[in-house]
Amino acid sequence: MEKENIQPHLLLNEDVNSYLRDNYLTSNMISAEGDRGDDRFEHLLFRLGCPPLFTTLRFNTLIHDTSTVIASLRKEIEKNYRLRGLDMPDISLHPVLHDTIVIKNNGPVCREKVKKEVIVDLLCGMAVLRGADVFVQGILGCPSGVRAGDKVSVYADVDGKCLRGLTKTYEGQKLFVGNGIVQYSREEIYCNEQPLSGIGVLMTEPLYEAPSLSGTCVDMIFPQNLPSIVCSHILDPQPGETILDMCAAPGGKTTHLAVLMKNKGRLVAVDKTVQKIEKIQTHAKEWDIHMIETHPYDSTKMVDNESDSIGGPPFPNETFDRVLLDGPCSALGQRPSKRNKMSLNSLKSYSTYQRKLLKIAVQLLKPGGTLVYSTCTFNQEENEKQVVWALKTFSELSLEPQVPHLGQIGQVCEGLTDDQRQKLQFYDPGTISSQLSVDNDTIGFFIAKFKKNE
Ligand SMILES: C[S@@+](CC[C@H](N)C(=O)[O-])C[C@H]1O[C@@H](n2cnc3c(N)ncnc32)[C@H](O)[C@@H]1O
Repeated sequence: MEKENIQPHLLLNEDVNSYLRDNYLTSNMISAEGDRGDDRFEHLLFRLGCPPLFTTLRFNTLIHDTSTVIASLRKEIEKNYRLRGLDMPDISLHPVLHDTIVIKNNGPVCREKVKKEVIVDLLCGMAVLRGADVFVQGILGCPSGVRAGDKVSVYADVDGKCLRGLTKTYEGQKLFVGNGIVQYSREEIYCNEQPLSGIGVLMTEPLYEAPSLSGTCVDMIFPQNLPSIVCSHILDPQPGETILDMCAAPGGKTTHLAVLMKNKGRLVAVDKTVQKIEKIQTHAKEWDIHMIETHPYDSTKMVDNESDSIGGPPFPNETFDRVLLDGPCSALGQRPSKRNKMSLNSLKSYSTYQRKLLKIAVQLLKPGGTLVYSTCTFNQEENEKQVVWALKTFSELSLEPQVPHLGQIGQVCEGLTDDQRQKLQFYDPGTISSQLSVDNDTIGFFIAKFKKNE
């Protein structure tokens, strides 16, 4: 295989691959031979390696109306696409989500590679596939003699072995992500006394044409994957209620909850560290949201019946009307994703941790309250199997139907009835559809909505 032309499939450790493959075939009720199960799993890995063909942006409905947002966005995207010589994409309001703008992307576009190559780290390469330009700090390898204005082919370093400053052709596995124009000479990139910042390669011929929105209209829009937007709507927080977001950073869902609450009520956002909390605060400030009460705290230790419900954590039982648990997960649904080095032990460790958090969530919920549990993975241990466990462990919980329900129903799982599966929402990154749409070409995501019966 030509190294620079490797397929976009997600690469996993071998034992993780076979573990997930077996689970995926079981939950899709397909056998490796009869129903071409291996092809289905390969297709899933292929889709995970490619970016979704739609960009979704949530906007601040408290301050801006749809037409103003679309007009401002169109102007910015026009400017950006003209600079890069690309044709304007379709920009529209999502037909169901009144706070979501959809941009139709284009790709993969056939590009002729050039001789001069720039190597970027994998994270940067994945961002380029979703529309970003290359920031100068992300440049690892760059041939000698490169000057500002040169056209280069950009590759993501899949092996993670490229050293910063490499001049030779990189011999490790690399993935082509498009062509662009270098903004600085090699000397300026590596030898400047003051480290440079800003765009290092303007992606004029990206493999996937998508808007580069970093720093654009930050007071108005927030780029967010569609299932994450749906997730906050499912919690359906009401103005005046007391809401807990247990694992809130960087705060994409928290700010959405605040908007849905019309900035009225009590919204408590918790995450582990001060640095993480600062990210929520920055985003809230950009959107002029003042109601979010942030706390750096370990949510697994958040119940204490001796404390009062007015101050910060810990809180007594039955403090909150609604709780969102969008906690740590294996994140295997993220797209695009090219290399995941997670070990099998670490993959298996998530469900125990999630159960600890689920237990706290149930305790903190008032009778009659609503709990939404979500993950961005397709791993059943963290999804449907957690629902089966929760229903068995907490007799006071029952599943609630979800509105809107734009994804698929829950996967087949021992212990779940068909009726219960209908109430779950699963965004399957391996979906096979004759027509990819903004609702099915998404990251992998799972949502369960519970009610705590009185
Ligand atoms: C999937 S991310 C949350 C994303 C967030 N809900 C959003 O929409 O922007 C999971 C978060 O859980 C946090 N986390 C993990 N363990 C935690 C704990 N014990 N207490 C509080 N937060 C925790 C992580 O720091 C991470 O920020």
